[in-house]
Amino acid sequence: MSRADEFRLMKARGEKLVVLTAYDAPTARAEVEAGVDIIMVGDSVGTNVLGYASEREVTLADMAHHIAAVRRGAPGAYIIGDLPFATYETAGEARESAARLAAAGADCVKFEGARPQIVRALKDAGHDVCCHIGLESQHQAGKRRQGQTAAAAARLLADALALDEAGQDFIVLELIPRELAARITQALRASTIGIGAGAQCDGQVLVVHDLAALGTRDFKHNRRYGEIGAALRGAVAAYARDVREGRFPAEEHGFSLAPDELAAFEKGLS
Ligand SMILES: Nc1nc(=O)c2c([nH]1)NC[C@@H]1CN(c3ccc(C(=O)N[C@@H](CCC(=O)O)C(=O)O)cc3)CN21
Ligand SMILES: CC(C)C(=O)C(=O)O
Ligand SMILES: [Mg+2]
Repeated sequence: MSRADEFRLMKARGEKLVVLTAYDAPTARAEVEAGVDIIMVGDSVGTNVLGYASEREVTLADMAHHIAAVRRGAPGAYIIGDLPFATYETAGEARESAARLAAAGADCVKFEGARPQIVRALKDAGHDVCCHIGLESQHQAGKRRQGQTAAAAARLLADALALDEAGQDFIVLELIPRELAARITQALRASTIGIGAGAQCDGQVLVVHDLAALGTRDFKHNRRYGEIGAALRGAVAAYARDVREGRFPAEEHGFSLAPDELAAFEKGLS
């Protein structure tokens, strides 16, 4: 049974999929140790780690670099990697881009938008595929709620069904009404992974910087489970104080020259 089959079985049993982003080896290791089912290396690495103004600046090289780091930190994890903006414009380009992410260590590739023909091309090339509809950061400048009218909701349901028909393994539902996400989850063979899409999805995903409060802002869809940003600032401030006041380093952080070597050394200098 493939890993994707195992996750499909979890959907059938009603077992939730716990998905979380990671961009580096130690974070990936901690997530595996804490029992995360799937690690997502999102193009959100751009705004959350690399200091870019937008997800659109993220390159395939960036993604490969961070996927490889996560793979080194979590050798056995199931990793979903984002295809960056404008790297899946044609079936051929999508296959080439996916091959790069798979070579870096991704088990599954994700892309944004209702493009069933891209799903087919990637499935034919042997990739597990995760789609992503609703709020698409790569394609929508304004970050706002999606599927808020009956017509928009019907459109997103139709998109999800077409992607399912094409063979997707997972689909991220971002910032859509809970009733629509529930309906899509019921209708699909693929597992739905929600973010700001209610509790009825097959799984949930968050950005690790958000749940640990290491980022710069709060989101309505997030819950803060830790205060890592505050802890980091506190630790750095204490270090700075200790260095300035001569309290760090202490004896135990260094070592001495042996007495005879010290004597010879000082004699040699005189
Ligand atoms: N740190 C981080 N967290 C994320 O959840 C995330 C990223 N980055 N980058 C990629 C996408 C973009 N996402 C976003 C970005 C902005 C909002 C946002 O502005 N939300 C509003 C509420 C919008 C509404 O309800 O209409 C908010 O106030 O939180 C939501 C999801 C989710 N993803
Ligand atoms: C928010 C998730 C789904 C994502 O696409 C990312 O982290 O880039
Ligand atoms: Mg993304």
